[in-house]
Amino acid sequence: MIYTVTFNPALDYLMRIQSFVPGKTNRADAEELQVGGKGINVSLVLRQLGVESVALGFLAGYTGELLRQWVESLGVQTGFVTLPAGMTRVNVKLKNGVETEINGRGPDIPPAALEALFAKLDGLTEGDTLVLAGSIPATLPPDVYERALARLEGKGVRYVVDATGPLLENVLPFRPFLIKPNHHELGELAGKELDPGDTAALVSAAQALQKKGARNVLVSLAGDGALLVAEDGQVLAQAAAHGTLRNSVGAGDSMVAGFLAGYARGGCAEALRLGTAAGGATAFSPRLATKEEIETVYRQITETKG
Ligand SMILES: Nc1ncnc2c1ncn2[C@@H]1O[C@H](COP(=O)(O)OP(=O)(O)O)[C@@H](O)[C@H]1O
Ligand SMILES: O=P(O)(O)OC[C@H]1O[C@](O)(COP(=O)(O)O)[C@@H](O)[C@@H]1O
Repeated sequence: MIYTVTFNPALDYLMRIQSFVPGKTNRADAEELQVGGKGINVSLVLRQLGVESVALGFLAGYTGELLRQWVESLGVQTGFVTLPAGMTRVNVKLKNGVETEINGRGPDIPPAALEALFAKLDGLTEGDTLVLAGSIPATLPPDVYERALARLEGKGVRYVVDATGPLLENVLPFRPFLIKPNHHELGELAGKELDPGDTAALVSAAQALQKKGARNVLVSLAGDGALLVAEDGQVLAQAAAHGTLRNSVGAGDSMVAGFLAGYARGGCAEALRLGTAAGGATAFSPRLATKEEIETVYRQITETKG
């Protein structure tokens, strides 16, 4: 079974506005509330791809309850820990030609709630996959990802980590099966800006993360596609799918879901192809991609490859 953990879930509030002027009263042309949070998005896209998972993490208040019901209504099993106070955050995604995100801080997580989540993770067994994705609320200890993985050491659980900065770097010694930095995040870890067109520099930065323990490093490059530096040393490049960008929120999470589903059915090359199709399909859709949207983009990629 795949378990996704979102330490700081969110509802995403998308506002489309033609011209945005800071310091003035602005009026949106359209708005929409969507389910969000990185691990939750992975679970939702896995579901579209016919792969079961359980979404775990923390929820609080009315927004948390709405999120739980929404995720379950979309067919994903959940095992969230309910917090005693506060509310699940609402992240604002502003679209006025460019995409601006304001992600909330998230509720306080008391030690007992963290222990309750860890107790759920203790139930994972050999062959299970654990996906840790997204930021952590400010009240959690910064080593919470490492603590989660340390508890599972020796159990034969596969780890996937989609996070940034030290949160990601510090889990590398646990030999995660997959990490998916985008080129900005990879550059942050490499200590220099990386150009999405500079394949040699991207590969060498990804290999440096492998030396620190990562097994497969999937570098996402938004409209420039993706690079996979695989566990066996292969380097695979994949051009992005062609389409009109409508909303790239969740493209990275969709790619992680596509990678996992693709890997199970055909190893690295298939993982990269289905990951790219799922990421692209979400970028071309106003919300997370559906099964049909992913299949359409997947066929386009396969045909291009001949
Ligand atoms: N504008 C786009 N056109 C085509 N594919 C895209 C586009 N944006 C994202 N994707 C696909 O989704 C994947 C993940 O997107 P990216 O923006 O790199 O991730 P993140 O959301 O984590 O920053 C990309 O590697 C690509 O395959
Ligand atoms: O946990 P973080 O890093 O604040 O990110 C949360 C945000 O990431 C998302 O999961 C989207 O992530 P990606 O665009 O990277 O796939 C949103 O749904 C959510 O608002």
